[in-house]
Amino acid sequence: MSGISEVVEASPAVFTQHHELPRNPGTALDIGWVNDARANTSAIERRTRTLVTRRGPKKDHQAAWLLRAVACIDLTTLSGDDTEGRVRRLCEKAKRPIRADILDALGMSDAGLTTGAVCVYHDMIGPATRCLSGSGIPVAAVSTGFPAGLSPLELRLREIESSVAAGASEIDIVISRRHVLMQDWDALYAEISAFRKACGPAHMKSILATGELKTLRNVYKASMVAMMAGSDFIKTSTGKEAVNATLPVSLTMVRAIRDYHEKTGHFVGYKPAGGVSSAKDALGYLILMKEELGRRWLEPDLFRFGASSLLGDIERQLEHHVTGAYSASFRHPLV
Ligand SMILES: O=C[C@H](O)COP(=O)(O)O
Repeated sequence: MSGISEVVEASPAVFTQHHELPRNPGTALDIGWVNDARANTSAIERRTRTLVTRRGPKKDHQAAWLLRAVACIDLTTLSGDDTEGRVRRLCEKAKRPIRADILDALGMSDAGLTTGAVCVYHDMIGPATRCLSGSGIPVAAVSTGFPAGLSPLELRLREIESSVAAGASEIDIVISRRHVLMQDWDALYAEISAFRKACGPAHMKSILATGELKTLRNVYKASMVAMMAGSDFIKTSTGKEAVNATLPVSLTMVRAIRDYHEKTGHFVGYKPAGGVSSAKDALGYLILMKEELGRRWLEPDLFRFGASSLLGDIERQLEHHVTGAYSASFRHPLV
């Protein structure tokens, strides 16, 4: 088991929050670039199938990758029946995401492992910031009429400002899907630019709700406009659409991030969210990021999972790695 810390240590500053990269300042809206976008759905689906089956890490490497996945989780609760108690329990889990005996066995007790953030609705920002105070773990708030984004623009802007004032340092906004479906890129750009301005110092993750955008070409175009409008991250889904994060959508979005980076030099992060619930799923996304964007995009300032239950399965798999036996899922509660 001594190999784990070596594998993890081989990566610089594994579990720290990097924020030294300049934020994406955005660009002018380049309609020509947006309209030139193409997405070959069958090639994208083929690539995601082979990517995941051929290149999975094994044994100590797999455990090290799972610890990395933990560091990139936005540990999320977005339920109508959320309470302060549930949010406090979630925050405690964010501070100590893997059971002490498992971390001990992995030789990782002193690594300072935490999740990437805790993600809640506006009303739960207070309890979350109080519980996470001094931990260095940011609070992310979903905003702008989440999940549908259909409240008046003025209210959506005020909602962002209120959440930043309440202590959220990350804001997950939702876009108006109709702007994409109508191909109204000016309107989408104006909306996201206004959101970014309202965020001020808080980092903005733009949720595209890809399950409602009809085509991968639309997903690529919306990703590009969201980056041009100054998003710090682009994110797939709210977790409330009928189809949430998938690997083909993710490949489309990370290629947009790569194209944008190649053309402008700006870094934009990626957050698959919704339905990512198993350690195996998480490994698939990490492989995709490493293969398509490279090692730098595996740090929490450029990659997050939006997930409510993923951490439980990762802990269970890590326990299996150290003991050789699987325990029941209920032994890995999150809240
Ligand atoms: O952004 C996070 C999602 O709402 C979480 O979705 P999930 O409950 O399917 O993990």
